[in-house]
Amino acid sequence: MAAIAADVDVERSLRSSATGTTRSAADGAGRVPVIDMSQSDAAEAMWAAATSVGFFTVVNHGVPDELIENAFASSKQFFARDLDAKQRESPFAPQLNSGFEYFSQIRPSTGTADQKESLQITAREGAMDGRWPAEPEALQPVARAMMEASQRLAARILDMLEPRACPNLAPGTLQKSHTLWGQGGQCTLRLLHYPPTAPPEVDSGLWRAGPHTDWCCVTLLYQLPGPRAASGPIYGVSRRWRKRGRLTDPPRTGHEGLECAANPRAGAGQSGWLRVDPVAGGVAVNIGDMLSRWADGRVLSNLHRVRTPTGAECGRPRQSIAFFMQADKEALIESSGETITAGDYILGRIRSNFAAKFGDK
Ligand SMILES: O=C(O)CCC(=O)C(=O)O
Ligand SMILES: [Fe+2]
Repeated sequence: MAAIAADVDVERSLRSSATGTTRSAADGAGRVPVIDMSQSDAAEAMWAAATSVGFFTVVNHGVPDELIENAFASSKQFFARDLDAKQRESPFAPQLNSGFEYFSQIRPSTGTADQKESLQITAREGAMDGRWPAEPEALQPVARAMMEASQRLAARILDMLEPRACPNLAPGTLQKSHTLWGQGGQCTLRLLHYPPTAPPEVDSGLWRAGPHTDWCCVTLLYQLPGPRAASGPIYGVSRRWRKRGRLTDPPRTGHEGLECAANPRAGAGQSGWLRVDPVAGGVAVNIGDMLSRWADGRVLSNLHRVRTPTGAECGRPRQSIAFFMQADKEALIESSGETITAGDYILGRIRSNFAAKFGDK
C-alpha cells in the first residue's frame, strides 16, 4: 500500500524537526483565513485557503450554537468520570476506530504518546454497540446530533471545493460518498480532552498532539471558547480588547495550542507554524490526506499539532471536538498514483498510530 506508506513517511520525516518555531500572532501572521459561509464569494475564498495553508475557519456555518455548547458540556462530564468507568463502558476497538483511548496514540512524527484522552465515535452500523458511555445520558443523543450537523456542513464544504479539486468526478460524488451509520460508514466524531500539565513537564519532548496530517477528506475542529463568547463583528476579539486596538491577541483561556504548517510536499520547505487560535462563533476546517489523494494533489493536507502549554497556560486543560469526514469503506479513492478503497486507507493509518492495540510490534 504505497499510498499509506507515503503519507505516514511525511509524518515520520518530522521526527528530527518536530519542534519548529511558532510564528508570533502579533503581526497578524498567526491567523488562518476566516471564511463567511453566507457570502457569495465563499467558494472562491475557500479555494484560496485550501490551496495555500490548507486550514481556515468558517463562520455562519449553520451548526447550532446550542448544540456545540451541549456537546462540549457532555464531553466535559464524560472526561470527569473515573478512568476505569470510561475504559469499561467504552472499550477501544482500533479496527473500528471507536471507543475510549487514554494516552495511547503514538504519532509517527514523535514516537511518543499524545498527552490526551479521547472518545472516538465512528458512525458505522454496530461500531458503537457496547461503547456508548452510560453517563452522561445526554452524550449519545448530543453526539448523534453533532454528527449530523457536522456531516451537513462538511458536505457543503466538499461541494464547494469539488469542481476545482476533482474536476473529473461527477458533481456530488464527494458528498454522496460520506454516509452516517451505514455498513461502510467511516465518519468519526472525536471528543478530546488534554488534561492540565504541570510546569515541570514543559520541554519534556511530549506533545498534546504530535504533528500530523489528518486521514480524512476534511476535518471540522470545534474549539473553546465556544459560540457565545463572540461579542462583536471581529470574530474572537472582545469589545474591550478591540477598543484598546488589540485586534490579534484576545485573552488567553488555556484552550489554545493548535498550530498548523504547510505540507512538506508543497515544496516550499518548512514554512513555519501558524497559530489556529479559537475563533468565537467559528469552526476550524482542515484538508485531509484522503481529499488530497482524490484531488490528485490539487489541494494539500496540512500538518498540525497541539503544543504543550507554557507559562501561565500550565495547569489548564484543553477541550476540543473533531469531526472527520471520511469516505465510506467501499469508496474508491482514485488518483494518478494508486487507487485504494477508503476502508483500506483508514485502516492503514489507524495501524500506524495504534500499533500496540493491534498487537503489532
Ligand atoms: O485538539 C485539537 O485541536 C487537534 C486534534 C487533532 O488534530 C486530531 O485529533 O486529529
Ligand atoms: Fe488532526
